Amino acid sequence: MSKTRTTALPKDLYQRAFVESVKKLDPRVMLKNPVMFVVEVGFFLTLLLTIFPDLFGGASDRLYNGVVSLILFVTILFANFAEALAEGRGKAQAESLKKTKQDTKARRLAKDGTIQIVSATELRKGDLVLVEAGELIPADGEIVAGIASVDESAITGESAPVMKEAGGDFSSVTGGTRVVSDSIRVRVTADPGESFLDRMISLVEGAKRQKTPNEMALHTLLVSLTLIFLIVCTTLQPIASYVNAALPVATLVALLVCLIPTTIGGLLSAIGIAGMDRVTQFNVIAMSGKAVEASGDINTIILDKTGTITYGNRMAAEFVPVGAGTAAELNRAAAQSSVHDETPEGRSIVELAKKQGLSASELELPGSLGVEFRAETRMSGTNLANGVLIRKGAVDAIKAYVREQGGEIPADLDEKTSRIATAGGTPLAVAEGNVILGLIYLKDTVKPGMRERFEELRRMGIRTVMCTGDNPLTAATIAREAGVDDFVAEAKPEDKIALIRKEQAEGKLVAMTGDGTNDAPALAQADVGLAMNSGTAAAKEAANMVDLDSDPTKIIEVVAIGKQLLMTRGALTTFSIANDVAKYFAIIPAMFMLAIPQMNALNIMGLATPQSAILSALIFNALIIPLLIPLAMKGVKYTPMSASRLLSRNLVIYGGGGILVPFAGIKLIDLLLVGLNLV
Ligand SMILES: Nc1ncnc2c1ncn2[C@@H]1O[C@H](COP(=O)(O)OP(=O)(O)OP(=O)(O)O)[C@@H](O)[C@H]1O
Ligand SMILES: [K+]
Ligand SMILES: [Mg+2]
Repeated sequence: MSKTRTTALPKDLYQRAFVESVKKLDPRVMLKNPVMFVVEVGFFLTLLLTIFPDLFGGASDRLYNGVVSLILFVTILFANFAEALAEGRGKAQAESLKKTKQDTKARRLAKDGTIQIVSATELRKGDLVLVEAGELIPADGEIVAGIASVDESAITGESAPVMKEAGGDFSSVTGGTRVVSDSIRVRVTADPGESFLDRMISLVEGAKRQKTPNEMALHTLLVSLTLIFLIVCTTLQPIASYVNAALPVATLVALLVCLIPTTIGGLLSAIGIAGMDRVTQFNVIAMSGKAVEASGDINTIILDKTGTITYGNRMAAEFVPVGAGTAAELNRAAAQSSVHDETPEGRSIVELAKKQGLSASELELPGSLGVEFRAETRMSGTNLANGVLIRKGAVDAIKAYVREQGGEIPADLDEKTSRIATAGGTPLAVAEGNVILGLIYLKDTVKPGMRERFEELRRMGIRTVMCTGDNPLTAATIAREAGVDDFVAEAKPEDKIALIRKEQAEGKLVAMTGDGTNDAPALAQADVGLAMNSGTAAAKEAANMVDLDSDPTKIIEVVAIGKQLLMTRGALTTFSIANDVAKYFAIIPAMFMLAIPQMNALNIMGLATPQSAILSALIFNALIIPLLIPLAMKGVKYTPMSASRLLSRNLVIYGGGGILVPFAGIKLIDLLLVGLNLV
């Protein structure tokens, strides 16, 4: 099975990016990037002066104008190329995803039970379809009946099939994936054009890309700087004529372009696109750049327990009678409470009871009614035809329920509950009427490597909180085993939201990972909501990121990429602005050398002639863009350390480098120009 995460051949990628960067020269496109737009205006101006050297009166040097014009043109192309290159990978990926979108036939179940063969594009939300082994699932949906192994490689790139089953947190299926064995009945949850695959395509294509808040702020700064330098350069002319220095228009344009932040202006959008792309390479689909950016500033991460920290296939391992309840009674009641329970927990309870010798006749309950499990009640059960109510659920929930019915709590319940919980298991109490018969021991396993991963988050300065519907003892055991900083037990969906709101009210940015429908509201409330691809459609809908590998600790990579994204922007902005120092020393003396010979004292770089100084600065200004493309695409290296240390380290590297590098670069270009007899 092939991975979809293919990328176009590098050569092809560069060719396409080149074509795109020429197309982007359209001034209407350039206008979106004011810094580079100013460069383009400068290019047209100097081009005009090359054709009509005396356009503004007084003959100017045609060749000089032409050379300045050419360098400006190349500068714009370099900036466009950076953006096109960053976009290229996503476009290639979108194309390969589109290939997996094929029109399939679906077997739709009509209300009267008949089966109609229809095209997948005719399916609408709410339709029921049958899918059997070997067939493609025609649309996104939720399994309402059956269990199947599904090959999701078309979406996730992972070739091992995954089990999907009705009920619980593993019930959602994605259109375009293939059923490998068994058959399922699926309720369609997305209309055509709104499927997960459609959303994924438009995301990697960048079709709906919008500027993120951080980009907007930076954008405003860059525009302000450009305006300031525009004013400075236009007022230079009258000052110059006052000291009798004739400033050629091309020189003023060159000065302006050197001073405005073209480096960061040319690379800004490439940095953002590349950041999104890096997240995608980790098999995480980010719904917006804003989400990736926010993850760089996360203070707290809230994780669901079951299915997130643990594998989530909670299986009944043991029945533990309490009070006057006998093993046989508990066995029967536990199974009867689960006959209608389609969750993996429910089915495993029936399995265990049968294994322990329960006869099949005890499970035939004509006229009985199922009470579905809900995260709010944390109970499920069966209403028997004879009026007896059987319930199972979280121990505190069942205790409250039994007390309400005037029942007694068996003396040994708490002690036996603790035994299961301290072992990390989930205890479910079983009640028939108002009598608690015993406990079901549900076993689950903490995923390997959790402790190391949470340790890494701690080094990043991020607090981890496990939030579970389970009881405090189980929660404490699992929390200790996994190594999270804190936990909240017996949490209902609204408690998860309340916890997130509380953290946010303290000014913290909160990430949440989860997989269940009960996690959906919290995933939506969090600044970064990372849903597991294995999770329910509701969870994936509410989240702003989906991990295709369903690995909750992937949030670490996402946080690192977010931090890298913010740091890369900051570093290149610092570098871009620090560059101006060297350019001042190159250009200002050159401009005034003829009129004010003393200015030559400022020519500390010993540049050959005024013209070579200006051209060297301008050439450096152009070349630095492609030289920094690899850094913009790969991102500044991130190692977990405190924010203030990171900041001062980056200031030294990129601020210091930004001042020193252009001195060397401009001098080198000047020597080259002289050596080649070009000036
Ligand atoms: N099928 C079920 N029938 C009855 N009770 C259940 C069932 N499944 C779970 N419970 C009980 O409800 C509690 C909450 O379950 P739920 O799956 O909603 O947890 P959660 O809030 O998603 O947290 P986590 O997934 O971290 O455990 C469980 O701890 C368990 O006690
Ligand atoms: K510049
Ligand atoms: Mg859950």
